[in-house]
Amino acid sequence: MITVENLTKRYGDHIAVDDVSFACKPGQVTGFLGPNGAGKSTTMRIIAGLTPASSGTATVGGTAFRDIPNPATQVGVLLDASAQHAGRTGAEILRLSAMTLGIPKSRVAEMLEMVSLTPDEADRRVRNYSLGMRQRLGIANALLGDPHILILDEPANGLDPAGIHWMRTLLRDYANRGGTVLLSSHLLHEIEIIADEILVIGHGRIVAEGTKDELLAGNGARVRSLDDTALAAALSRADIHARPADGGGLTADAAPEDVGRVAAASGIVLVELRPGDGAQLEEMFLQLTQQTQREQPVLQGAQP
Ligand SMILES: Nc1ncnc2c1ncn2[C@@H]1O[C@H](COP(=O)(O)OP(=O)(O)OP(=O)(O)O)[C@@H](O)[C@H]1O
Repeated sequence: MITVENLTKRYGDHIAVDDVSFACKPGQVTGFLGPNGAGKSTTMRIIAGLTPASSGTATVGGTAFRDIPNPATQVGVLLDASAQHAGRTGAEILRLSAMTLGIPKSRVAEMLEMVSLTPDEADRRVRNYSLGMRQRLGIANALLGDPHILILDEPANGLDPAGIHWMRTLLRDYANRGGTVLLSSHLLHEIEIIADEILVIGHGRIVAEGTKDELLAGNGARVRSLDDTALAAALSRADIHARPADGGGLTADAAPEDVGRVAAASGIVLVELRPGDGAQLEEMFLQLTQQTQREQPVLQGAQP
């Protein structure tokens, strides 16, 4: 469990994280979604004990990160995949981590296999890695101590669609075994593919949170019937705005249940009814964050 309560981080006059509270539960992948500069990395750095909070608390498994003995065996952290020593090979980096953690070296090969880095790739220097390979290595490093909590900042950055699918499977299995995952992204479709719970942050504040289904449910319905013209008219009489959807059918600004009721009352046969799709969630994400999506000056000289 990751618990964040009333967390605030100020850099001079600038508030990077503004009274943020949330909890990430075991068995769930929680996606932390927000535009650039929204405060995701700062929040994660505070959780991982790398940046002090101005006020509020963040605990991992009930304890502040800095107070966890041998934290890598409890919490796996990947904050910056590019920060790995460029002159070492992937395998060397993992062997060094294993030695530091007192973990058998056999675990290194297991982790390399888990993240699909071949022996040949593992023996290359990290400076020759693609960003996607660095992310895989970073995930292997985070998992090395067999932690039950994972904190990953933009882990899908640089992964191709097959890589994102691979990561989704890995994190899904991890969560299904009871693990807790917090991962960030500034791209909605990555979060949508991977996460069960979604936290949306903009200008340092949580602007929406809920399960993926809840956020979709609050976002209209996609409907197709045997007579969409009659359905659009019936919906309009019920004060529900509907418009033609890409690929046929209608997009209605109401919950699927309400759309279904109108159709039933009007005797219209539906052939498809479901929550609004990702394009609408994207609209919501843009709406929720547009007030906060503005250029913010970086304060020169400010230190964590
Ligand atoms: N050390 C620092 N000194 C001053 N300002 C900082 C510092 N670190 C972060 N900030 C500011 O805090 C705000 C939040 O930054 P943060 O890196 O947490 O955002 P983010 O959501 O992770 O963005 P991105 O998706 O671009 O990584 C930004 O305005 C950033 O400029």
